[in-house]
Amino acid sequence: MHWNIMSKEQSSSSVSLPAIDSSEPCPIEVLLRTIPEKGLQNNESTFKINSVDNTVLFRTSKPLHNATGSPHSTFQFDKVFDANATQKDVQDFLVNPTIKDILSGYNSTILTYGPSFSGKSYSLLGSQYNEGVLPNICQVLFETLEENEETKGTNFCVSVLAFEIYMEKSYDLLVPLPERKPLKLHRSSSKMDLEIKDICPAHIKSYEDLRGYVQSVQNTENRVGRGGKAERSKSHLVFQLHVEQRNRREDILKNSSLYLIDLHGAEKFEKRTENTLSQDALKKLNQSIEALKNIVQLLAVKNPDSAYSTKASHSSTYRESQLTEVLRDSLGGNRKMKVILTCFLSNVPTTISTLEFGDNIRQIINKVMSSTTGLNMKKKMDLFVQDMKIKDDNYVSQINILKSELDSLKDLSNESSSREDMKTELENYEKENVKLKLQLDSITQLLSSSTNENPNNNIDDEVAEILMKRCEQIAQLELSFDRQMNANSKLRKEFEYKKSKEEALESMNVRLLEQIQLQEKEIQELLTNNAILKGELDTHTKLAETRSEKIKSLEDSVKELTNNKSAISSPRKGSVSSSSANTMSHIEGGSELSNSPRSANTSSKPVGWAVRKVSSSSIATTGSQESFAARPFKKGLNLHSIKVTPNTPKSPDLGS
Ligand SMILES: Nc1ncnc2c1ncn2[C@@H]1O[C@H](COP(=O)(O)OP(=O)(O)OP(=O)(O)O)[C@@H](O)[C@H]1O
Repeated sequence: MHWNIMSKEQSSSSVSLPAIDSSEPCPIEVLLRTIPEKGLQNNESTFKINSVDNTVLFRTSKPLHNATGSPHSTFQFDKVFDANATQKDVQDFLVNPTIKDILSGYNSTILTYGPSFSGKSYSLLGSQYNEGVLPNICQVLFETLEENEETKGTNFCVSVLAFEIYMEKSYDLLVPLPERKPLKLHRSSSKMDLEIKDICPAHIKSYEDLRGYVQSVQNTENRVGRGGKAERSKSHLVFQLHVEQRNRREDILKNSSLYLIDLHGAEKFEKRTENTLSQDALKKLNQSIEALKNIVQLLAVKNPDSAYSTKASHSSTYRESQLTEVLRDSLGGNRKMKVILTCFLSNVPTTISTLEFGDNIRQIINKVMSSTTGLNMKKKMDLFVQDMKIKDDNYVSQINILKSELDSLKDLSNESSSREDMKTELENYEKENVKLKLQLDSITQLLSSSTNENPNNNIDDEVAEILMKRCEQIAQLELSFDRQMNANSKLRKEFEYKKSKEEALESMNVRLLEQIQLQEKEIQELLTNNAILKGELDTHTKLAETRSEKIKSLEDSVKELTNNKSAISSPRKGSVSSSSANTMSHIEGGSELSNSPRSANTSSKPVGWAVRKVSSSSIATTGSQESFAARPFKKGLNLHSIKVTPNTPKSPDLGS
């Protein structure tokens, strides 16, 4: 299975909009957080944190020279938190703006950077009692999406994937540790989308689901590159949320994704501290942070446009490590990017290096674009059917799970029938036991009586032996009986529990089947509606065709009449063209008709109608002395009839 990191679904369900560059410049934002330290002394090299104007002042007797050689002592960031800052302070700065971006269809990234043990994971993932940015974002995002579904009718679809980059290999964190195999990362040159082969995205149905996945990435034991508490982490964690929002009322589809990336420590892995690792392993471990620093250095230019335009030329640098491949569109691409820098102020070299990285990355300006597109009718329908299919698949998989549970329960009940056999066997043993006990009692009585009768009488050795054996048998039988009884009661309990579970599962199965039937009905209704709509569309198309034919014939007759008109108007003044003379004589005839005895039969009608094709320019009434001047022709006018006014005197001209 392929998972397209950017927007796999976007391409299949959106209506492509005209290709206009609506991207906007968006500088990378940097937040600095310092870890609380006991007994931090002010000495000649001290950092002064100013949380009001968000600066860090580095005071030193010797001027500081950064990589470019210029003295640098004040660092400005978008937000600077001192060691007293709480998790909530950090979340207030990051969570809501990030959620707003996701809901508006922007892709975003939150990245941690700093030396080992400086609080990167604490800030992003949190600790047992102090929730970090990642779980907080997940919770607020889900709540907001659910609220928008209720109030605005925006349906949503969330999926999650999580992987770890360890020694230049990526591993899916959502599959069990023993089954994990390295993933293949691939970024096609034509598209910016990152494809990860064989990764397993989880489709989230509820916040509970999402919380389960968050907990699995918080669990350090679930990581290949994460050692014990005192050991520095050796892998980068990448958690991705993909959110699709569809609003059928507003015809809007938005696709956005959020990366939450927790890097391992930024300082170099060295043989001195990591003596169990080979040189090759150390090289691989250092590769990603070095590549990250290189690309940031290349893109960090003061000119806002040049970072983006030169991006293409840095392609090979992005390919230097899997981390920079993942971060390709976060560094100079279409992603809003926020960086959490963490440091210990007591460690001057690592703090300076972290501050310089923050200063560089803050100069990169990304070009971001919201992925909002429209939905047409067909796409809406497709999405609906797609939704239904997903639901259907879920139901089918649930049914399969239930079926397999049912099968295992059936097996168990078959097993229990063999236990029934054992039970009867036990009962037989019990009976035999009772018999033996009775025998024993009688023998003991016999013994005691014989002893009483003659104390000097020695018991026959054979009888004694038999008795001893019987006693042993009885003791063994009693022991095995007790054991079997215990096992039996345990099995009975287990059987009852399984039986009740089976009943619950069966009733759940029935409910699920009912739900599926309902969904199927809905799909059926939708399909019939669709067919009706199609039928209506065909009728309308036919009607339109007939109308256009009619228009064409009208236009033809209009053309004919225009020709007639030009034939009328071309003769010299006073003369009448043959067609107009015909017309007039015809009309005259009409008027005569109205005066004739036959017309007297119809004289109840005040007006006589002579039906014929004629243009308005050739209309003449018998009452007029002269023919009317030609009026301009109006397209679409119904001129199939001429009104003839009865009892009007004949025009002498027309008569001649
Ligand atoms: N601001 C803070 N307040 C209280 N404790 C903190 C703070 N930041 C970090 N810690 C604690 O410091 C320890 C190290 O922090 P954390 O594991 O987050 O470091 P890290 O930078 O992620 O290390 P690594 O690079 O090895 O992953 C943890 O026990 C954590 O709970």
